[in-house]
Amino acid sequence: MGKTLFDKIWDGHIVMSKPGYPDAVYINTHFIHEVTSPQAFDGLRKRDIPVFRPGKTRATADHNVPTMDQHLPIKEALSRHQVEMLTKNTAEFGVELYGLGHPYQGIVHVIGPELGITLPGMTIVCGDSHTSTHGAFGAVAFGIGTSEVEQVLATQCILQYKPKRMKIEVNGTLKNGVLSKDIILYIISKISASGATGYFVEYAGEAIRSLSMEARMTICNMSIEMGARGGMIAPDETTFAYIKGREFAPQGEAWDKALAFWQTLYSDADAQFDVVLNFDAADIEPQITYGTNPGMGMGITQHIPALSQLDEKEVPSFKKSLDYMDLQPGAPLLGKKIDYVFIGSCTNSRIEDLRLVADFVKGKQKAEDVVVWIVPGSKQVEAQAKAEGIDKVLMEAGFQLREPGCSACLGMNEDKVPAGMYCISTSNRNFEGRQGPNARTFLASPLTAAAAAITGRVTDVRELV
Ligand SMILES: CC(C)[C@H](C(=O)O)[C@@H](O)C(=O)O
Ligand code: SF4
Repeated sequence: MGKTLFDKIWDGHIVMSKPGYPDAVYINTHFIHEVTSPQAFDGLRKRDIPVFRPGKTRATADHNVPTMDQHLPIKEALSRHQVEMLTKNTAEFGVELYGLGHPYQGIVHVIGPELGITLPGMTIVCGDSHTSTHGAFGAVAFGIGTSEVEQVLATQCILQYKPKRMKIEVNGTLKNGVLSKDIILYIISKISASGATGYFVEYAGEAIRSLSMEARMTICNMSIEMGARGGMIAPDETTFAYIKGREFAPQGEAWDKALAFWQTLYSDADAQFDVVLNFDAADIEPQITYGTNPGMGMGITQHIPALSQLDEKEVPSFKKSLDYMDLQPGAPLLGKKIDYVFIGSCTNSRIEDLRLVADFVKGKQKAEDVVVWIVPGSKQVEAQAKAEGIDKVLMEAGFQLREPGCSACLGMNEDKVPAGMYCISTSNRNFEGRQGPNARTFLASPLTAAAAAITGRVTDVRELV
């Protein structure tokens, strides 16, 4: 019987396997950031052991960094401390750091791919749930906890039970104004925020194949928001073309060898998945969430479910969620006034996202009472945006182009949405308090967010293009 892509990679990395026990899996690349690494380094220090293979770990500062005046000391004491710890720990243990001021600094899930560190066939971990992003390259990539970060630093391996396999096929052609963000929000709204719990997902089908690498990353990024351990897409010509020539990508003979291996990375025709789901791209319209988990989403022209449409047992949490959002069951969202727009995060802060937004807003003006934050995912994205004149287009529209970091994706730095305000956000989580205490989040695509920036309201972008 054939093998799934996931099994090919996982099995190829097993160092030890014993029935009833987790597998010991070799890790090719380990990313770390300031939030989940301090205790791991402390652990090593206590045990008086070094990092086993320091060259296999890369560090960046992203969660706690301000996105204005990055050349100045960090104002928030806790954030400053976290970033200083990362600097100290990486220096002491010999790990490469892309800290503030470094031309490679940025959100961990943006920099790995853009530097050619993330490659097909790899096992990749990071103490961060959205590590699933790297699966877009046909890698087995997943988030781990702080004690596991210590385990990987110490051994370059991790103990893990093998997850089950799910395939999600999206066939057909996407409609105008519908982006990969809409595909993944749609899937999560259909299967719920826990619909893939316990599974590792492979996305397939012609609608997925037709996507650029950056659009594929958006999909894999949000796998975790339906409970999946990770998400992946088999590498193809699009993948290889994206990687070629990047800073740390293999070159010359090493490239040819790598390519020959990468071309074997697909699920065999007779491979068995534990679950297979099918969707039609033509059914997907621009999406928006109305609640406080990413599964509470709908097409932008639809209405929030009425209580009568729900299972009785869902009603209490649904009501709590809508209370938090100050929204009514059964109401539409189109036309709803918004206060903030955040275009950024490891889901949608890459150069293609910024290009799309700039193309759309060129010659338009943001609504007067809306604050618009555009936060590039990395220094390289920022530099590219400037080289292409995107910065000017955005500033002329009244948008703020800030410096790279996680920013308003989560309230761990200075960028917070004020209490009670509505923010339409291209990030991946709309949990209570996620963007700041009592802030209210609508998740959407960069185009839908840009449309709202112009009108000041939840808008169907298809009416403006
Ligand atoms: C802070 C970090 C551990 C966390 C994660 O694991 O995802 C963050 O990146 C997030 O998006 O909530
Ligand atoms: S951008 Fe948001 S989701 Fe991504 S790593 Fe940072 S905090 Fe997590």
